[in-house]
Amino acid sequence: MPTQSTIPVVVNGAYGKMGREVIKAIDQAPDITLVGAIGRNPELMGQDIGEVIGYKPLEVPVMNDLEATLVAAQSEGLAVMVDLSHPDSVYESVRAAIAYGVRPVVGTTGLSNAQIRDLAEFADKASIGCLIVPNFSIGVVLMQQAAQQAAQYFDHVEIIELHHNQKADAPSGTAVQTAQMLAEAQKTFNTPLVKETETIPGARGGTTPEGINIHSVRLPGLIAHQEILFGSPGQLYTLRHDTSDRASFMPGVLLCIRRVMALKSLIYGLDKVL
Ligand SMILES: NC(=O)C1=CN([C@@H]2O[C@H](COP(=O)(O)OP(=O)(O)OC[C@H]3O[C@@H](n4cnc5c(N)ncnc54)[C@H](OP(=O)(O)O)[C@@H]3O)[C@@H](O)[C@H]2O)C=CC1
Ligand SMILES: O=C(O)C1=N[C@H](C(=O)O)C[C@H](O)C1
Repeated sequence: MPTQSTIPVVVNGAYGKMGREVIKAIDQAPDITLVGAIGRNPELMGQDIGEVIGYKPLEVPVMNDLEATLVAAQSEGLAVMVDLSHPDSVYESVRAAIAYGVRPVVGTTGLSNAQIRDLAEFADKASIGCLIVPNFSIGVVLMQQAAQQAAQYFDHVEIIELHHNQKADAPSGTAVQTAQMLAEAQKTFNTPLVKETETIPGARGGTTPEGINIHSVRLPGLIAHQEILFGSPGQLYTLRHDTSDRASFMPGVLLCIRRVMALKSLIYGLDKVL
């Protein structure tokens, strides 16, 4: 049982690659207590999540009933749901959390802009804090800030994101967010010099509404990587971030759990709560 002074947290996607790291990080945080772990595998239901992830007994069973778990979490005090699940389910899970008064910290990517707008409206009406964070690592925030500075001086930019080949969505949430941040420069990027023909469709990547090309690479051996390439006559300026271990995301996840407690609306991006 958590004490009054700790933040009760439910993890949705508990034994995924990210979920399992978050559970260990929560266990090591003195002010945060794991109270619920959601997964879908029927064979794991009722088993101790700590043992399922090969860590140590945590006396929190794996459940597949999100709503019942949210209700139980709220009975422990003002609670948080960390979502690290799947693009197909994240919108419904976050809506459910807000409806039950549980504050979502959403790491799952793949939400559309319309879905994010809808969740912002819903959180606002309910006066419930919600954080949507496409990337929890500080290095990515710094790279994006450097890119925003470069965007003032360069008119040509393309993004290459590279991930492991178990990733469900493309382009990555980080790449989408980076393009949105570049668009804040309010200029036209990548005006073509010639009429381009793609002999293989998609060869130039996907293009955002702001005209920024995003290229997605999926290979075993990768974790999460991004390059932002700025070009102008006679020079190339490249920003690159590499994730070599999911440990890089954990300080950001814990920070967001603490920050979301004080919010009454939806905020998008780690940079807004640092
Ligand atoms: N914001 C950030 O910094 C980061 C974000 N991510 C994002 O987090 C998400 C999870 O990534 P990762 O841990 O690598 O993925 P995994 O596939 O390893 O884990 C996802 C988990 O979610 C569960 N899940 C899958 N589909 C559904 C569904 N339809 N409904 C409910 N639960 C489901 C799975 O449970 P089961 O096994 O029971 O099916 C699985 O355990 C992705 O969207 C990824 O892009 C990843 C890294 C960093
Ligand atoms: O799926 C992943 O692994 C990651 N997903 C996030 C994204 O889509 O940007 C964050 C990070 O790149 C790892």
